[in-house]
Amino acid sequence: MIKIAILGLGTVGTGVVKVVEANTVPIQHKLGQPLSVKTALVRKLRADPYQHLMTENFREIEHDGEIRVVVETIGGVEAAYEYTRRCLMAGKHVVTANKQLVAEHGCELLELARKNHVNYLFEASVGGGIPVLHPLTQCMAANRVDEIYGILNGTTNFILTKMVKEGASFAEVLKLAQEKGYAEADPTADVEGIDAGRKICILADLAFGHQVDPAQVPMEGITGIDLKDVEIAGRHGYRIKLLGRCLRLEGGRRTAYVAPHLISEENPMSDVNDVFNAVVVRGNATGEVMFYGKGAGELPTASACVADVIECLQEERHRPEIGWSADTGGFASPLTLKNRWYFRVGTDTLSEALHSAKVLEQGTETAFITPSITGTDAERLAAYLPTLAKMRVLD
Ligand SMILES: NC(=O)C1=CN([C@@H]2O[C@H](COP(=O)(O)OP(=O)(O)OC[C@H]3O[C@@H](n4cnc5c(N)ncnc54)[C@H](OP(=O)(O)O)[C@@H]3O)[C@@H](O)[C@H]2O)C=CC1
Ligand SMILES: N[C@@H](CC=O)C(=O)O
Repeated sequence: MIKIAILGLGTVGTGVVKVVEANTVPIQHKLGQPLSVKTALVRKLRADPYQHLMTENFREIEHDGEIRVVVETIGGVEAAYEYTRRCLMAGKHVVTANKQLVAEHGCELLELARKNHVNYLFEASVGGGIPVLHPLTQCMAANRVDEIYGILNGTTNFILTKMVKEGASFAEVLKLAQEKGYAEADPTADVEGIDAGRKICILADLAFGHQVDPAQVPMEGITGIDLKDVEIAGRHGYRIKLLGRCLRLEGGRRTAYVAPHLISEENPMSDVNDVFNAVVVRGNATGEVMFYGKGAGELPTASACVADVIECLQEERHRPEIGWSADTGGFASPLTLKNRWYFRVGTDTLSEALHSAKVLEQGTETAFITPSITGTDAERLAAYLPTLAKMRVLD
């Protein structure tokens, strides 16, 4: 019998216990022996179906020689960071869904894992139940990855879908997302694009081999989206989605950002709805490869955690393809990127200078799409016009 422990018995932690219990047979088949959760660290003991697993004492797990893998599902940095370090130093593999910790300290924790001959794996930290980090680092290992973009936050995609398709209010759908266990403990991270930002950092770290610090990355969420723009976009064959995007630039530089985009209805990304996420990885040999599935929720996320547990136990070795340099140099502003831009401005006429723009609708306000221009030029234009809305078009 192989024993594991869980740190933090909330949505994902509980999901891990459920997946281990429900899938005993296939898991045993893969490991050659049964797997069970021995202990779960909680802040305070409580009445719960899994009360028999609970402890308030981290040292019980740290010093338990029987526990070979620890699943960290506390979230945030402080306690999660300290406990992860201590587990790795105690020679235990650590698996996590905690994108904040991986985005901010992943490089250092991977190095600590390497020194202690154990693994630090975090498939669940990006895209919930979608396998994307393993395919990126293993199945696409023969490529130079040039770009990754995707819908990386289940909560905001769920909110946008319900608001647009069912006319529901923002507050009401956010509450529903929280009840379903999709949202972060502080949902500001979801709605302001910070959670998607942490995920695009992890993808960029792995794809480009350099630390992309979340503090470097401009992040814009969904709170500034006006339903008027959703309607205009819809009438002209576009949908509005929150995307995270990172690109390899010339001269070894890289960039990343999170922002709402207009996406053509012909692009399958435009049809990714509810809690689903989709990630496109563009490799120089594969071209675009798309990964799709549930980006949040108890069981999908737990599935990715348990798969990492199985991998740690099967391999019992460090995975050298997962890691990146701590050097954050070479990050360029995404304002250098060229895109078409959607604008809605509070005027009924456009100056001659904008003759090449494609006017979508014109009344007391004008909605138009520019030719491909840099983000800097889009900002200049926005300052010059009475701008009510502006966002990139995904080309
Ligand atoms: N929910 C989802 O769909 C997904 C979540 N994730 C990530 O997984 C992680 C966990 O998320 P989720 O399960 O939703 O969050 P929850 O808030 O549901 O669970 C976190 C749990 O950790 C407990 N906890 C907090 N601090 C400590 C501590 N010091 N010691 C012991 N337990 C502690 C909390 O207890 P208390 O209630 O007492 O605060 C809570 O039960 C986060 O990093 C999140 O970003 C990743 C992918 C999807
Ligand atoms: N809050 C996150 C949870 C999964 O990462 C989301 O909604 O995507």
